[in-house]
Amino acid sequence: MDEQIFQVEKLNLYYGKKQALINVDLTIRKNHITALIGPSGCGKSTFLRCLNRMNDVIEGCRIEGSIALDGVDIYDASMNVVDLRTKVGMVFQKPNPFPMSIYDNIAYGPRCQGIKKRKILDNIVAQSLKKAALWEEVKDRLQDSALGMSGGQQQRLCIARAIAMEPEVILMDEPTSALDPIATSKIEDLMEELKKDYTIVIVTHSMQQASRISDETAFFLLGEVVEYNQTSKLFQQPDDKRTEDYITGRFG
Ligand SMILES: Nc1ncnc2c1ncn2[C@@H]1O[C@H](COP(=O)(O)OP(=O)(O)OP(=O)(O)O)[C@@H](O)[C@H]1O
Repeated sequence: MDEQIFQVEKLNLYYGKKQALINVDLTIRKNHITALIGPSGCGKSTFLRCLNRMNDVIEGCRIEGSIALDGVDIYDASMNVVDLRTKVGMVFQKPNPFPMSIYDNIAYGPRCQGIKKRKILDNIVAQSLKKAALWEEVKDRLQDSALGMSGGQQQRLCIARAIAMEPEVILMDEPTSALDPIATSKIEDLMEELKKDYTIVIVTHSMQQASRISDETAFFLLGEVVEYNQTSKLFQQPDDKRTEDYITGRFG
């Protein structure tokens, strides 16, 4: 159960001359929830984006070091980035459903992969919505526009859309920061459920959220990982004075 899925070694990332990640070493465990915390601008989102090469599209962005997924270097020239992003899906801060029906939002990715049979697509849509705890709420209006859903429902739809691609990992960049407490709580419950099947890495500004839902937490500061520990240990007995100062609200 404690298998590693990502192994990050000596990762340095530069935006032009500015170094945004410094010597990051991190092992992410399979079927765990890993939280990335730290003050604004410390590199959490940058690090998250490295895990499915979303930084590739940023001009002037350069990385050193290595990231292995299931033992394979994802920055190797032979890596197919489309396949990588199928394996490592992403959910963003602001729910971003496509302007189309609920059904078509979920079927979009599988259709792009060449799945055309209605029965198969129906099944993928139903299963994905069930896994994202949204099926009961939308099963009678699958042809309605996704844009008519509440923010919390839209975010669960985005999670369902990621699930439809059968990923191994789901990256989440502050997935609940635009949601109210009830919708947030639903997503947190959902994450707990999803980790049985997927590995989740989440950037969060909420230390309460990190301590409620994650198994491991990495504390970033100025591009470095200051501490990476079991979440309970990091919040109760941090090893580093800077972690303690941050979690007790002395800065950030
Ligand atoms: N596309 C970019 N081009 C240049 N610099 C960038 C780019 N994206 C981020 N940075 C810089 O890299 C550093 C890390 O940013 P990043 O967004 O990863 O931090 P963060 O910890 O996720 O912040 P926040 O919590 O505010 O989202 C910051 O100094 C930021 O200004």
